[in-house]
Amino acid sequence: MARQDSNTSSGSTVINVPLNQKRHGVLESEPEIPIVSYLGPISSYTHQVYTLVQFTTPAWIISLTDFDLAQAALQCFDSDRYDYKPATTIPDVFEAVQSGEAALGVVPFENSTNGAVIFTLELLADRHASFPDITVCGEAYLDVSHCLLGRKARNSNDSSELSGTSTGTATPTSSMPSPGKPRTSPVYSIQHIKRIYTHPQAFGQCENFLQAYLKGVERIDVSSTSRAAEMVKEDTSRESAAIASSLAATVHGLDVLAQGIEDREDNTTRFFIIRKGVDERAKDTRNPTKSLISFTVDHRSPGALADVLDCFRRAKLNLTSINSRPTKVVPFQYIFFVEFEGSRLKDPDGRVEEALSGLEEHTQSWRWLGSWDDKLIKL
Ligand SMILES: O=C(O)C(=O)C[C@]1(C(=O)O)C=C[C@@H](O)C=C1
Repeated sequence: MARQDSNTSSGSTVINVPLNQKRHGVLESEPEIPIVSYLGPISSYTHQVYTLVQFTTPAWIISLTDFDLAQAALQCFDSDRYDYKPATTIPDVFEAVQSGEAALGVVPFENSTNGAVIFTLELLADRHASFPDITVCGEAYLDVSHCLLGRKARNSNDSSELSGTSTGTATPTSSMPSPGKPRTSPVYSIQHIKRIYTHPQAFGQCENFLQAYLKGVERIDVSSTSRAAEMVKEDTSRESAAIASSLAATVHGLDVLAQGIEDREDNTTRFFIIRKGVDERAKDTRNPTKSLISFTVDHRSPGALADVLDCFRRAKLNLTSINSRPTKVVPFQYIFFVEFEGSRLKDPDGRVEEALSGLEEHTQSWRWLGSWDDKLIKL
């Protein structure tokens, strides 16, 4: 018999959004402002999600490839409705929400080019029950266009300085026999760049450019793209570069050495909005919905995973993503994540409940991680 984690029983636990942040120097009677925690510092992609979304816009499909729009993102900061607080890491966002310090958190979940954000999956796996009350209550899709930010080489003014730079053709190697073609070339010479900082997800989204123009250059993982820009700003040697947004270039006063360096033009990151407990208002939604569960199965039992998936097939619920992370209890055994169309909070024909009740029989343990409005525009 499966064990269902405490916060998920019947899905009806309601914990009100904590409103624990007072406006500066105001009277006790004035309304308190909820905090939104995001992966900072300012100008990370996560920051750009909430500045444009503001948790009120109906269509959370937004594009920040346009420089002016990115600029506008900072200005449309709805400081009357929310206080925004940058966190250093994705675990810090989860901790802020679980502790009640923040009412909402914004975390990256997956990227269309580079796949799942394992840092977020690790936290959703919640092996030590550190985040028992966290649920996903929303999603947002953001077009992500990366730049190479740094300082121009001394005496470098324009692309005429590019002589001697690589031609943009990556050399085939045994590990990469047919390297992809970069979509863009540098605007300025980048021969002086000796190290590149960024978030590991961003490295994975720019492989073709890096292979073609910065092969063999040291890569240093940092907690966010905006932190990378901050570090490059602090380095006076001019030898460091960051992969980050054009907004980060403006915020940190860096040169855009190359832009649009992502492998695919349709590079998109999906973010989750997380909260503590359940948002009662989700029961009134009229929109298409999605839900996420995690579970473990008996790995010695043939077909155990297929049996779980069959619960969704029988209930005629379409699956939208499947991920896994190691259990870290027994090597090569996994915690699975299944995302499907439908809401546990608004389930008029009982299909979600039907599928979830099947989990009792076919899993060792499972947890409902939330239901929210589906924001993907289906083509
Ligand atoms: O580093 C940032 O700016 C983030 O917001 C994180 C993050 C991610 O983890 O996916 C978000 C969007 C991009 O895909 C690259 C990095």
